[in-house]
Amino acid sequence: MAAVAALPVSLSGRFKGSFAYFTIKDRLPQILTRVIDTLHRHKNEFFEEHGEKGVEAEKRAISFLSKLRNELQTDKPVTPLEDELPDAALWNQYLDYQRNLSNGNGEPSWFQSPWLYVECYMYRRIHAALAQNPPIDNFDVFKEGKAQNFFESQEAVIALCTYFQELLKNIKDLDEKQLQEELFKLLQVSLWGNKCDLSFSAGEDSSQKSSPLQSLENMIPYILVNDMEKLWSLLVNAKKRKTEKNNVRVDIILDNAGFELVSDLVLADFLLSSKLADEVHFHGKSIPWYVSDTTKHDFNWTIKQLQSANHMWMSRCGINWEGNLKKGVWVYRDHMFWTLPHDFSSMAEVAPDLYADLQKSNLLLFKGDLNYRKLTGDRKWEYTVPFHQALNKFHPAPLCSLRTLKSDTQAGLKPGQGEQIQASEPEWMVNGKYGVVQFDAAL
Ligand SMILES: O=P(O)(O)OC[C@@]1(O)O[C@H](CO)[C@@H](O)[C@@H]1O
Ligand SMILES: [Mn+2]
Repeated sequence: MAAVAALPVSLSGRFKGSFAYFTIKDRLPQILTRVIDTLHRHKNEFFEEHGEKGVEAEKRAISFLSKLRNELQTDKPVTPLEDELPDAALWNQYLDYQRNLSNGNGEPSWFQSPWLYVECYMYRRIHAALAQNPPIDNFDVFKEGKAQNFFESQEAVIALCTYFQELLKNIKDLDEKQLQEELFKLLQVSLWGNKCDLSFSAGEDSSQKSSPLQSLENMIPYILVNDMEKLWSLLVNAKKRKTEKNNVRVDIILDNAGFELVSDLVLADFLLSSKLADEVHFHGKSIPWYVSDTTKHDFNWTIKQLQSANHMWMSRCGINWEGNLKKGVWVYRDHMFWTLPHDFSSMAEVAPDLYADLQKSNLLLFKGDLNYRKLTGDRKWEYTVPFHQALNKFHPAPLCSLRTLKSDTQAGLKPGQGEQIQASEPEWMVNGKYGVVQFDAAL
């Protein structure tokens, strides 16, 4: 058997003082407390809608969540899921897998196990708290926050939609160089749009306030790996090689709702309008996830909001996007795999249908920090390990991560690059100021 290079250790709360440690110790309990508050605040609404049954369900959900918070804060063993949701068996198998990994060093627990695992597990348990308790089983505890983030980004959304509609007016007359410039701009807006997530700020305001197009130039030095040129060549070559039968398909694995989602939709519209792509497939979450991640409801809600906005260019965007969905040139999909604890290196085995679907794409754009963590296994990589290697055999199609750094893992940097930034800015990996547009071609 060929020797397999050992993988570096997983980020984990067992490393005291690490970002994972502080997240588990402070941020996750804070998020749980907010969830409990949200349920409390909706008590009257539950009563009005469902009567006593609604209030009882709310109480059960709250007690389930308080118990969860206590388990977390006292580093209790991770317990098997007891619900009968379709993914429960896979979660419980994964717990067994973690038990085998810990090799007799105690049961998997909140602070001892890999951070990625326990953090995903928390969101899955939050989901269970609601899903198991009809009649409030469809209540998304993060919905309000996502909507608020969208409304607070209103000005930025207007600025972006206006810019984009102006661009569309003469997109046919743009030469290759100009098209490339516009693509690069919209890629950067989508990249920096990833600053606006709500789990990072434990639900505090993190909307886009300033014009998203204004300071792109100044932010170029903060893009630590910038493979935009590679994306351009890939798309231009695909366009040139195109025949009637083989459409160019780009997939966007979405991250946060709010401004980030709008920036992704604008990018997707640009890809079609410039004829760099013929179809865009969006992948969202099938359950509420990491506070601000996009579900099908958020996706449709956002497009509806734009459509009915009292602003000509905003509503023009919304109308066009609904049209794209109706025509089938935009497709929204979700898959259970995106909300499992597995990193993407096990997708081919755990979700072969999803892997096979992604293989049909010309380019996969993975948005955000969590997707980066799952792409690279959430491990302590040496900064200079090639991205291709960190992907650990996940190569369904050419792919690119658009991610602002909000967790302490990063691969594919130049020798000395990480150390140099570290010297002047110790928080560089977790403060969301830096980003990557990091590409890997499939093998
Ligand atoms: O994927 P996103 O939305 O960019 O970020 C998710 C995130 O906020 O969640 C984790 C903190 O709990 C961090 O790793 C990361 O910053
Ligand atoms: Mn997110």
